[in-house]
Amino acid sequence: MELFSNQETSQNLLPYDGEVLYYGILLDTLESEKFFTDLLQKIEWYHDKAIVNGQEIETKRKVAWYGSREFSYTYSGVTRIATPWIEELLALKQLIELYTDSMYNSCLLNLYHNGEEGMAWHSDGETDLLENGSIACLSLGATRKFVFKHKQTSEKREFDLLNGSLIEMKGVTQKHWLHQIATTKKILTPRISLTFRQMKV
Ligand SMILES: O=C(O)CCC(=O)C(=O)O
Ligand SMILES: [Fe+2]
Repeated sequence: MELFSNQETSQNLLPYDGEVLYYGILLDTLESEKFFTDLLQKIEWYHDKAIVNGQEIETKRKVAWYGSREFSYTYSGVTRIATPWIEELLALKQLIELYTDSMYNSCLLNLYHNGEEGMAWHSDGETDLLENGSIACLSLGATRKFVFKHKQTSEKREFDLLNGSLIEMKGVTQKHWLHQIATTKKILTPRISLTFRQMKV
């Protein structure tokens, strides 16, 4: 692991109305693989629920919710209570805090089994999150496309989320931009994302 702050080399990937900073690759292939395998085994994964055309469905993607306190997180009418940190998540949290120079008290993890599982357009403006706070997203496994779309202009920006890389969304990004993980039939291997968040306390 590279234990120094990389902030000078991060760049804003958005043209206006927010900041999405790309920090590059923090973990080498071996480290990423080790974390991927450990997290796959140790995390308490479950299928998320979503409302599609008025019907409640279970997403194929799995999620998990961890935190420093028993934060509750309500999504589509289902409330989850954060599970206490495990060693691997604490190690990654510490590393990411060094890079982004922000502190996180919770993490929503996503497990996409293959390219056919994605995440629809949304922004993470939940009322329980610190306003204009930071969300830091570490990627493990298959490369997936992260797409941003401006809510007024519909302008798009697209980035590859590489194995072991870190991206941060902050400032007014969630107010002005939607984001999605695009689906594709071309990717047959899994990806885990760790989205470290700042809940209001
Ligand atoms: O999987 C990702 O990289 C991002 C997922 C996301 O947007 C979210 O968890 O809110
Ligand atoms: Fe998101």
